Amino acid sequence: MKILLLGANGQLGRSFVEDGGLAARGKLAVATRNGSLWNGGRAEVADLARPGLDRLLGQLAPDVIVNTAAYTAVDRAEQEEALAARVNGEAVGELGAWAAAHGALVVHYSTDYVFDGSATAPYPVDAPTGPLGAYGRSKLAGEEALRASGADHLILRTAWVYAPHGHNFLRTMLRLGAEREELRVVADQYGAPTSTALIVRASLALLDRWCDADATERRQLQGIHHVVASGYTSWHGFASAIFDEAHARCLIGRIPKVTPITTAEFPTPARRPAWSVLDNAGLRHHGIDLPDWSVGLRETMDRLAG
Ligand SMILES: NC(=O)C1=CN([C@@H]2O[C@H](COP(=O)(O)OP(=O)(O)OC[C@H]3O[C@@H](n4cnc5c(N)ncnc54)[C@H](OP(=O)(O)O)[C@@H]3O)[C@@H](O)[C@H]2O)C=CC1
Ligand SMILES: Cc1cn([C@H]2C[C@H](O)[C@@H](COP(=O)(O)OP(=O)(O)O[C@H]3O[C@@H](C)C(=O)[C@@H](O)[C@H]3O)O2)c(=O)[nH]c1=O
Repeated sequence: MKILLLGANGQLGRSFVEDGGLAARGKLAVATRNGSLWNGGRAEVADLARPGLDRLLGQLAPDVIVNTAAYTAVDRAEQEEALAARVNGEAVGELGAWAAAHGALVVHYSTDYVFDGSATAPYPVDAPTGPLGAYGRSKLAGEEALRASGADHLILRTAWVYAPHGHNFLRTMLRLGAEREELRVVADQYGAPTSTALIVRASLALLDRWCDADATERRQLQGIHHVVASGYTSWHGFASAIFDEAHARCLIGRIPKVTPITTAEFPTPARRPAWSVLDNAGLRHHGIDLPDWSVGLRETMDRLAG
């Protein structure tokens, strides 16, 4: 099996490379926007903002495309919606078109921000979408383009993603906590912080199910899955837990004051959903049980401490 991983320098892409599970399952090619890897290694060049993806796909002829590349700057997307739409929407349609023509599977990631956040119970996979901002609209366009392409696909919606590396809320909190006595963090947006380690494990398990499945089973697997940790908290709850866990491992000398505030007290260019909790129960039917969000946080803190 030939596998192409797109976006290998991102949080999730890097976790896939470090995990080694894709390379263990086939001949792995990794691609980044500029052809270099965070560790100094070389990669294929795949810039999703530009045309020409077909040429690379034709050269590599992957059986599986794992697309972790995305425009993820939620606030900046409000000013750069065309670019976000190109990378997260149109380019995903192009991947799908190539995959449909060549019998390849596309494993693609999407987000809780496709929902408007007005629900009060976890969103099932078929709940009506209604993105509040440009990033969410662009990710929804990617989901729709991939589904319309006719390619075999797994769309894995996740949320509040963090890792020991990369750009994420956990690392932002640790940086700001070292600089300030007090942090003010919104306590009225709820979601499930999800580690890249969890997403990698669940993705590989789904890929294994796909490879072992017959045509009927593949029809049941195909579509949208919610790959998020179980349980939920607010950004304030997540920040408080980050500092507690970091302090318990002596990663920080003191715990800053973490003051709960409302969304209105922390104005941002993009509106974010108040309720971002995704129902992940469907994955249990495929033998995949996702642990509470606090488990992933402790694992990640252990890695940072190690
Ligand atoms: N981060 C989160 O909280 C969440 C993420 N998701 C989704 O999960 C997936 C993985 O996200 P995550 O790893 O966190 O994202 P990151 O922002 O960490 O990584 C995204 C990667 O995509 C690359 N990229 C951006 N633009 C292009 C482009 N034009 N061509 C090629 N590559 C590009 C970036 O490249 P470069 O390194 O050069 O900038 C970066 O390496 C995405 O689909 C995202 O939408 C879903 C829910 C939550
Ligand atoms: C830095 C900071 C943020 N916040 C708030 C702002 C916002 O409501 C919330 C999270 O802020 P961030 O900008 O870090 O996170 P954000 O970029 O909104 O994170 C999102 O990224 C995209 C890619 C996704 O797909 C989503 O699932 C989600 O993870 O925390 C505070 O309240 N205080 C602070 O000091």
